[in-house]
Parts: sequence; C-alpha cells; structure tokens
Amino acid sequence: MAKVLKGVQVFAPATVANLVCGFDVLGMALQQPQDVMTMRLREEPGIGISHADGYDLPVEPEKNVAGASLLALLEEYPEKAGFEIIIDKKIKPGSGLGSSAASSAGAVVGANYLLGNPFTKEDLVRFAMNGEKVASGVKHADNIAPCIYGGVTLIQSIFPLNIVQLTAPPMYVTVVHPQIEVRTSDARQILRKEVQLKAAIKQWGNIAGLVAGFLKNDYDLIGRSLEDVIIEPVRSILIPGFDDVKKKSKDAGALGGGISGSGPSIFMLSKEEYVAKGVEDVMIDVYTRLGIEFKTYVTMVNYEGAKVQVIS
Ligand SMILES: Nc1ncnc2c1ncn2[C@@H]1O[C@H](COP(=O)(O)OP(=O)(O)OP(=O)(O)O)[C@@H](O)[C@H]1O
Ligand SMILES: N[C@@H](CCO)C(=O)O
Repeated sequence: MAKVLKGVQVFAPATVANLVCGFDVLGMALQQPQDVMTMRLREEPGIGISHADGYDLPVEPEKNVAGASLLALLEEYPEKAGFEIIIDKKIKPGSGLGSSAASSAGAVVGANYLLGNPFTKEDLVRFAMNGEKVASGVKHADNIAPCIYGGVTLIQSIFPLNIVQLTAPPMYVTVVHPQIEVRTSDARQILRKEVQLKAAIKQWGNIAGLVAGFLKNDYDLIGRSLEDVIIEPVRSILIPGFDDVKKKSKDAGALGGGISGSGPSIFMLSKEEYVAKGVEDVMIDVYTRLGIEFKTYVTMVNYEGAKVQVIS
C-alpha cells in the first residue's frame, strides 16, 4: 500500500451545459448535487483510484475521467508526484448534470491545491477536458468551466482556450432527472452535421440575447432567449415527457429551460422560489403519470465552483 501524505476533500458541483441555445459554449454551475472526492498526495508517482459509491466506474487512471485529467496535469508538472483519490459520486453518470465533468474538474482542482497551486484555472480546464474526451469522445468545456469557475461561463473558443466568466442574476433552478441513462457520446452522434442558415440566425440571436440578459440582469430577455431550434428538436425525442414538462413549467411561471447538457435531465429557470417549487410539482406530476422513476432538485446558481477543504 502506498504511503499517503496531506489530504483534501473536494466538493465538485453539478453543471448545466448548453443552457438551451449555447451548444458547447455556455454552462452554469448548480449548488446541488455535488460530488465529493477525497484526495491525498502520496510519495510514489502515479494515481490510485477507488470508489465510495455503487456506480462501478473504472479504477484504471486512463479509463476514469478523473485519472485521465490528472495524467494530463502530471505531464505538465515539472516534478514527480502521485495521488490517491476516493470518488464518492452524488451526480449519477449519464444524467446530463455534468457527472463526468465533476470528477474531471474536481480531481484537478484538488491536485492543484495539494501541489501548492502551480496552475491557473484555465490550465485546469485544459487538463480536465481530457476527462471529457474519455467520457464522450470529444473535448468540450461547457461543464468543466462552470464547475471550476462557478456561475455562468462562456467558452468563446476551445483551441485556443478562451473562457469568459459572465455575471448572472440570482436564479432558482428546478431539475428533473428521469432515471434513464443517455450517454453524451450517443446524444452527440444523432445530431445533424449541417445547419440551415435560417436556424443559425435564430440560434445566434438567442445566444447573444441570453448573454446580454445575464449581464443586464434582464429576466424577461433571459426567458425569451431560452430557445433552441437546432439541438433540442433532435435530442428531446430521447426524453419521455419532455414537451409536457417544458410547456407546463412555463405555464407555472418558469422563465424557460430545456435539456440539461445532453440529457435526460431537464432544467427550468425561475426568478422566484415559489415558482421553482411549483415547477417541481409539475415535473413530479408528469413523471408519476408516465410511471418513470425520477429525482428532482430545487437549487440555485452556484457562484463559487469546486471547493477544497483540508483534512488531516
Ligand atoms: N469518474 C467518473 N465519473 C463519471 N463518469 C465517468 C467517470 N469515469 C468514467 N466515466 C464514464 O463517463 C461516462 C459518463 O459521462 P457522460 O458525459 O455520458 O455523462 P454526464 O457527465 O452525466 O453527462 P453530461 O456531460 O451531458 O452532463 C460513462 O460512460 C462513465 O462510465
Ligand atoms: N455540450 C455537450 C454537453 C454534454 O456534456 C453536449 O451537449 O453534448
């Protein structure tokens, strides 16, 4: 058994990628749920992974997204280092709530702390994108960036990486996670490779409107811009109850919402807590009628991102 040294606990939040119209470029961190990871530096180089949950995820560093992200970090670290990591997932894999990103981002945030913070946040996003490549076959940062920076982030470019942290007004986020698994890799494969100009114009109007709405604290503009004419019509077919949840949530006063990441979770934004709770009732009603198991969360935007706590 490797000898272990100083340790930390990392709390890595769930994230909503895309924010409806911003496929691969927008994301938001949530206060709940959060993965918990216990990490220690060890004397021997390399990465030891174990699990404190029942998800049976890989322990080989190159197959686990946390390990793949740490390997990328170690490649740029000038000295030899090694980590022991225990992953306790509270965000179910394949949920559309950034489960893979929470492990990838949480691992590099913890490692950076243990090494004395040699890397910038942007470096950490770059390392953690290697985990997303393992999970979905492509590097994308719209879950990773909000998980590390907190709040709402815009990925203006991936190569070269350019992350813009946006301000956003306080918002309640109601989430329903129907207990079916949609793998991001599958949900990406079904997308059309080409887009009609008319649809593109609508979409970039909405992305610009959403970003402006966040910056101006304009809830009406945020609501009007939460529309996706490219990805949602294709992916929503994979999610039973989607149209019903969306329509009834808006009738209940939500600003708007849609598929969280690649699904199957659905999220809705609300200005007031009582509306967010009414939206939860709508979600419970739809999935109870459908006879599909589900989990709901009423939470808020998380402005801090992944947090580190030192343990003895
Ligand atoms: N530590 C880990 N945490 C979560 N998933 C992992 C981990 N290591 C490997 N995986 C694999 O990554 C895949 C889950 O990632 P995927 O991107 O499909 O789900 P998600 O992160 O919940 O969704 P989204 O990115 O849309 O929010 C599964 O195939 C899982 O086995
Ligand atoms: N932008 C990605 C997020 C999923 O993790 C997608 O929608 O495929």
